[in-house]
This record gives sequence, structure tokens and C-alpha cells, in this order.
Amino acid sequence: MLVGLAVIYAIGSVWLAGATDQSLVSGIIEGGVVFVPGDVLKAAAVISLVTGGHLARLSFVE
Ligand SMILES: O=C(O)CCCC[C@@H]1SC[C@@H]2NC(=O)N[C@@H]21
Repeated sequence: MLVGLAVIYAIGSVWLAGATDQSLVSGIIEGGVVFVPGDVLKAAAVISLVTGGHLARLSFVE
């Protein structure tokens, strides 16, 4: 999950910097860093659900 996010941040930041004619540092900040707090919370929620077995107990998840 963390590796996947890192790949998404890397691709998105480089793309954003190029598409908006910003420096790479600005692209990394606006395309990666600003999303880190929310993504950490989402990852923690998913890890909690999976390790707690809650997803497996839901009837719509086989
Ligand atoms: O098109 C947009 O408005 C921005 C999309 C950004 C998607 C990325 S995926 C990683 C990061 N975490 C999110 O929740 N959104 C951004």
C-alpha cells in the first residue's frame, strides 16, 4: 500500500509539475505532500478493517 502510494505520488507530482509549468518541488508539494495526512488516515482505516476482520464479516464481501 505504501509503495503504491509512493508510485502514485511520484507519477502525479512529475505530471503536475509539467502540466502546470511549476518546479518539481512545487509539484511534489501540491501533488504529493498535501495528500499525505488524508492518505495516512485512509490507510490506517483500511489496515484496521482488514486486520480486525471486519471486512470479512460483511455479507457483501465474500
Ligand atoms: O484530479 C484531481 O482532482 C486530483 C486527483 C488526485 C488523486 C490522488 S491519488 C493519491 C492522493 N490521495 C488522494 O486521495 N488523492 C490523491
